[in-house]
Amino acid sequence: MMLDNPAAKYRPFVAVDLPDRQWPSKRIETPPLWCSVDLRDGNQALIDPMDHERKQRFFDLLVKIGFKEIEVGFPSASQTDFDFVRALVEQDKVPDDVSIQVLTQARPHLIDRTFESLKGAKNAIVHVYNATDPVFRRDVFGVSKEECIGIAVDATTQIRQRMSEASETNWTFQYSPELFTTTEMDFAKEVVEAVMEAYGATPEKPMIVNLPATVEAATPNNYADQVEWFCRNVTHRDSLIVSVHPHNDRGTGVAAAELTVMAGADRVEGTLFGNGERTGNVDIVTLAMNLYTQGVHPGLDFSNITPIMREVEYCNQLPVHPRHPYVGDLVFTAFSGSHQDAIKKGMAVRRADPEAVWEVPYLPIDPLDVGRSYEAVIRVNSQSGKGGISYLLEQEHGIELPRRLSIEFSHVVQEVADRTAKEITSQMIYQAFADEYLEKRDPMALVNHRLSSDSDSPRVHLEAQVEQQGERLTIHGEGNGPLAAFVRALAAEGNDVEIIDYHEHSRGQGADAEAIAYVEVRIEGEAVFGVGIDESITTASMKAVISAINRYASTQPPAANVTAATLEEVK
Ligand SMILES: CC(=O)SCCNC(=O)CCNC(=O)[C@H](O)C(C)(C)COP(=O)(O)OP(=O)(O)OC[C@H]1O[C@@H](n2cnc3c(N)ncnc32)[C@H](O)[C@@H]1OP(=O)(O)O
Ligand SMILES: CC(C)C(=O)C(=O)O
Repeated sequence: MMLDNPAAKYRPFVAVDLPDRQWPSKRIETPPLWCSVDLRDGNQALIDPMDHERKQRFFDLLVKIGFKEIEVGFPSASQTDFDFVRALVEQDKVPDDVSIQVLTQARPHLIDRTFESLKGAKNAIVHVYNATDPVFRRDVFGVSKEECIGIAVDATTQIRQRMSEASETNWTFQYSPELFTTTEMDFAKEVVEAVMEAYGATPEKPMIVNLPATVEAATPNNYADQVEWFCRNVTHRDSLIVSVHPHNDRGTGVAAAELTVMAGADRVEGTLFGNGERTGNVDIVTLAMNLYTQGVHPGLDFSNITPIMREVEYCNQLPVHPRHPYVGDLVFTAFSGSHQDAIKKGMAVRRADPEAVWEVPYLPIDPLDVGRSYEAVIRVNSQSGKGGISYLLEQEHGIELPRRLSIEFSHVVQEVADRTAKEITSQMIYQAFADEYLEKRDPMALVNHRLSSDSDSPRVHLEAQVEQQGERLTIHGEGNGPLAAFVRALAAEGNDVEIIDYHEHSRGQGADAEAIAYVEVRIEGEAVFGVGIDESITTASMKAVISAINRYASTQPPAANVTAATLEEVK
């Protein structure tokens, strides 16, 4: 049967009734306990699960980042996982302040095998789960509520017994009512309380209750309501470490984790960059860095994030998206003009006060804090404007364009960007700049010049040699300064140039220092820019004037060069 509305086969999520919810006005002021489940939930979702070498590398990485609880596998499920846990224990690979966590179903032979894998461990968390959701009770397990509680309680009793038989290990017990968020809240509470009793949880010997959004089924405020409801209603809350385990089916795993921590969760299970079943587990990198941007250090070290990303990509054999928050190859890059303009201005303000609160527009975090540089912050394509182009010329080539010149030059770059429909690298921008302003030698080029002055006069005399249309000329002029004298000398040869604006700065330092001069001149009523670069500021300013003359000439019809033949053609 075809439904008129195919969406009618779904039904809305049934929210928990919590009109006096407190979590919306809470703030996260301390980081939660973090537990990485990369080597278990992440691993079970990979096309090719990690082999021993990849698991070991991932484990070492997690330790280095600062995780104190690491779910290392499902040792009763596969020999690889079993052997990995044994190697960690036997080869003493686990630091004393780190607990390894292992998952098992609530089945006696799997629990026994799990304990076998942990023999001799220093600190271990045994994590058992069974599904409590009504659809799973009905369709997957075929059990009543009582039988469902029975599975959890029997497993807990067995685990408690095994723990008491291996007192060399510092044990922690963890229980997950799988699919907590789609379980009736009263029933979830009932199961957890039965498990707490079977384990004998007390404030001195608390257990972890992990409340998973196994499949994310509703907006994250619902999950937060459920966690707050649970924390407020469960008996002996003080005997529990409440943990959440968000998945990302609706794309709101990060929000769910944050809201549930506001709602009272003490601990978060997730993975680096969010690998995991279906759309993934919650991404701990994003969570940690979100906290960081609020001024709360997450207690995990992501200060050099790119090698972490590369290592995780190697271990998971999955790429991290270039737009992944805080880490993707493109997240610190702006292509669009207005963003670039604001970043450029914000960076200039910051340079003047590097200790100030971070407020650079469009950059929620300082790239340096995660080991990235400012280099890729601005990249240029057809969406870019003058701000980005000037930023690259300034940062990478030491050229600080005056505002009006930067407007003019942006049209040159825009033309290249539109024509190629590709990114324009800073090298290409520099080349376009050099072609346009520095390398035109026709019709005029400066060969050399000499300045002199009379001791009793502020005026300078200039003698210069220039090449004009292939002919070498010696020109003379006098003025208040070298540039004025040069303009006079040019005028004497029929090149009328009026200086409208002038800027100069140096680039580089010491023996390599150079001067850059920018002029805006008027030639035959038209305003034209020119740029000159030289070791001497005087020579740079003359070259800038010649650059303007040559640029002006290049825009004129070649009237002077019309040959008799072409005139004949025109006739
Ligand atoms: C939400 C999560 O991510 S939970 C973790 C899921 N991870 C994994 O499953 C990865 C590792 N798992 C495995 O390798 C295997 O499932 C094993 C080795 C654990 C078990 O393998 P098998 O015994 O062949 O069982 P199978 O994989 O078919 O699992 C289904 C059986 O487990 C039972 N089962 C599933 N979960 C549980 C549980 N938490 N507690 C008790 N029984 C359970 C089911 O009722 C079913 O039993 P049935 O065959 O009698 O109907
Ligand atoms: C075992 C549990 C915690 C789990 O992975 C889930 O529910 O997603």
